[in-house]
Amino acid sequence: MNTNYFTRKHSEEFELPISQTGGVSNSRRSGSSSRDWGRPSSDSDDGCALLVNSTAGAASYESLDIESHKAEKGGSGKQFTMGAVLVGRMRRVWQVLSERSRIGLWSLGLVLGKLAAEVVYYYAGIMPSEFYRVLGERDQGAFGPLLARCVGVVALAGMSKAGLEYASGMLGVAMRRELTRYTHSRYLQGGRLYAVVSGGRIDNPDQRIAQDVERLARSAAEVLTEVLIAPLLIGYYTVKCWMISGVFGPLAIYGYFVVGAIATRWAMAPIMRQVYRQEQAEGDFRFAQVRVREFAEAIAFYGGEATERKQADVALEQVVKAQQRVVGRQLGLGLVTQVFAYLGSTVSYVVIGIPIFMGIYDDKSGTELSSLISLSAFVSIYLVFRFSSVIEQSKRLADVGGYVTRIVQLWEELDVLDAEPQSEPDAGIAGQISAVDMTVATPTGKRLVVGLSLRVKQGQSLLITGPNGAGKTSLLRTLCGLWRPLQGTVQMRRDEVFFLPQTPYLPHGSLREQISYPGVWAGKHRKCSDAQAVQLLQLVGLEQAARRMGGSLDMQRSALEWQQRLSPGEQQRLAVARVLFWQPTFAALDESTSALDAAGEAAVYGALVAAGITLVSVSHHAGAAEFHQRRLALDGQGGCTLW
Ligand SMILES: Nc1ncnc2c1ncn2[C@@H]1O[C@H](COP(=O)(O)OP(=O)(O)OP(=O)(O)O)[C@@H](O)[C@H]1O
Repeated sequence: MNTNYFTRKHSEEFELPISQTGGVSNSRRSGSSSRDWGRPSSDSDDGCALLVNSTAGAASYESLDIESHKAEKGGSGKQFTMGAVLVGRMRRVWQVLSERSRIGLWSLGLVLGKLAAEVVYYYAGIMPSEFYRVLGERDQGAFGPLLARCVGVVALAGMSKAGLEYASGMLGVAMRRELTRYTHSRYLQGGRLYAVVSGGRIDNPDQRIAQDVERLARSAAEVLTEVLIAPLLIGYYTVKCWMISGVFGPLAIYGYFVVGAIATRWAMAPIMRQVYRQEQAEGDFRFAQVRVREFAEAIAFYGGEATERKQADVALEQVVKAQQRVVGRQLGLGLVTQVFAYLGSTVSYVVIGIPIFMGIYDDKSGTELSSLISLSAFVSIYLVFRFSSVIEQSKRLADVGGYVTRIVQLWEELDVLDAEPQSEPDAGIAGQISAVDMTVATPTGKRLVVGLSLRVKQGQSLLITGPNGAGKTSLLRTLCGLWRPLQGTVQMRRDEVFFLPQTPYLPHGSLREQISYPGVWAGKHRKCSDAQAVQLLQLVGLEQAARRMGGSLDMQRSALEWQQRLSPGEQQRLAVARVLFWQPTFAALDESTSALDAAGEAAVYGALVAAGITLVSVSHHAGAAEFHQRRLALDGQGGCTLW
C-alpha cells in the first residue's frame, strides 16, 4: 500500500473552498487558483469544488507518470540477461539463503557427503584396473578378496548415491521454504500486496511465489552441489592424471574444457530468455484456469463452456509455443554438452597414448601396461566427466537464471515500493478524515473527482452517491489510503478506518475467525468470545445461518465452503459483524449492504450507528440516507455536490 500518498498537513493549513449553508455546487472559476477559493464560512468548514488550475493538475500528473516509469525501469525493466545483472540477482538469492543457517548446514552436509561418495566412486573406478592385474597375473588367491571388496565398494557407492539424492531433495525443500518465507515477509505486509497487484508491472506474482521458487530451489540444489564440489575433484584428478600421464594429460583436458565452455556459453544464452517467457505463459494459463473455476456457476448459467474452451486453448497454445521454444533452444545446448561428454572418452586415450608413444612406459610388461591404461582411462575420463558435468550444469543454470530473474524482479518491485517515502501510520488528526483540493484519478490517469475538499468528523456520517462509474469506489479508496490523490492531500488515521468492500472477503477459517478477521487491527490482537459472537450474529441477523452451518464457532471451513454455504447477503452480514467486532471510529462501506433486503439493511445500519461508528458509505439504496448526516453526490463529470 502506498501510504506515502498522504502529505502531512495540519488542519490550520487548510484553505478550504466555500461551503455555503445548504451546500455548494461545483463552481469552475477559470483564471483563479485553488488558493483563491475563499475561506470556510463560520458554520461549515468544508466543501467541494472543481479544481480550476487544470494546467497545474496536468503537470502534476505528468510527473507522477514519469515516476512510475522510473519505478518500472528500476524494478522489472532489467530482464533475463546473462551478464552482471543476472550475477547480481543470483548473489541476492544466495544472500537471502545464506542468512538462513539451515541452508548452510544442508549445503555443507551435502558437500561432505558428496566428497565421501567420490572416494567410494574412486575405489569403484579403479576396480577394473585391479582385475586386469589379478587376472593378467593369474593370481587366484587374490581374486576372491578382490571380488568381495568390489561387491562392498559397489554397494557403498549405491548407498551414497541414494543418500545424496535424498540430501539434495531436502536442500531443495529447505531452500524453497526460506525463499518463499522471505518473499511472503516482504509481499504480504504493509499494503505491498495491493500495490504489486494493482500496479500491474509484475505479471502473475502468485505464480512466481508458488511455482518459480519451487523450480528454482529444486534446480539450484542440484547445481549447487555439483558446482561446490567441482574445484576439489578437478584438483584431485588433475594431480592423479599428471602422475600417470605427465603434464600433457591435464593440459589436453583443460584445453578441451575451454573449447567446451565457450561453445556452451554461446548455446546457453537464448535459453534463459525462453525459460522466462515460458514461466510467464504458464502463469497466464494457470490464472485462466483459476478464473474458470471461480466463475464456474456463471459460465454454467450462460452455457459459456465452448467460449471458455476456446480461450483456454488459446492460453494453452501460448504455453505450448513457449515450451517448444525452450525445448528447441535446448537442442543446440544439448548437442554441445553431449558431444563434449562423448568426445571426452576419446581424449582420455590421447592422454595415455602420448606417454606410451613417447616411450615412457617401455619398461612395463603387457599386464602392467593394460592395468595402467585402465587406470589412466578412468582418471582422465573422470576428469573430463567432472568438466562435462560442470558444463552440463549450464543447462540447468539457464533454467535457474530464468527462475532467478522472475523471483528477484518481484523483490526489486518491492524494493521500489519500500523506497517510496512512507507516511506515518497515524498521519492526520484523530476523529476526522479530511481531503483538501483533492483530485481522484484511476491508475490509468482518468480523473474522476476533481478539486474536492471535505472533512468527515466523528459522528457526522457521510453518504456518497452518484451514477455507475462516477468514481465513488475510487474516492473511497483514496480517502482510505489505498490510492494516492493525483493532487491535493488526504489526512486520516489508518487505525481509525475499517474498510468493507462490496464483495465480502471470507478466507479459510472458523466462524469465530471470520468475525475477528484480520485478527490484528489497529495494533490490537483480539479474538471474539462466545458471548460476543452470539451477540454480533444476532445483531446482523445471522443466528439461523450460523445454526444451519452446524452452530460451532470453531469449525474450520474452506473459503469455497464459506462462499457456497452463505448467500451473498449473508456474507455481507458477516462482514458487517466484523466492523461491529472491531468498533472502529470510522467504517468505510463500499456498497457493503447491496445484497441485503431493505429491512436487513436498515437493521445493520442501525446497529453500526448504535455502536457509535461513523460511516462513510457508498450506496445506491435510498434507505441508506436516513443513517447519514451528510451527503456527497458525484455527477460523473468530475464534479460533486456536498450537503
Ligand atoms: N484499478 C483501476 N484501473 C483503471 N480504471 C479503474 C480502476 N478502478 C476503477 N477504474 C475506472 O474508474 C471509473 C470509476 O470506477 P468506480 O468503481 O470508482 O465507480 P463507481 O462510481 O464506484 O461505480 P459503481 O456505482 O458502478 O460501483 C470506472 O470507469 C472504472 O473503470
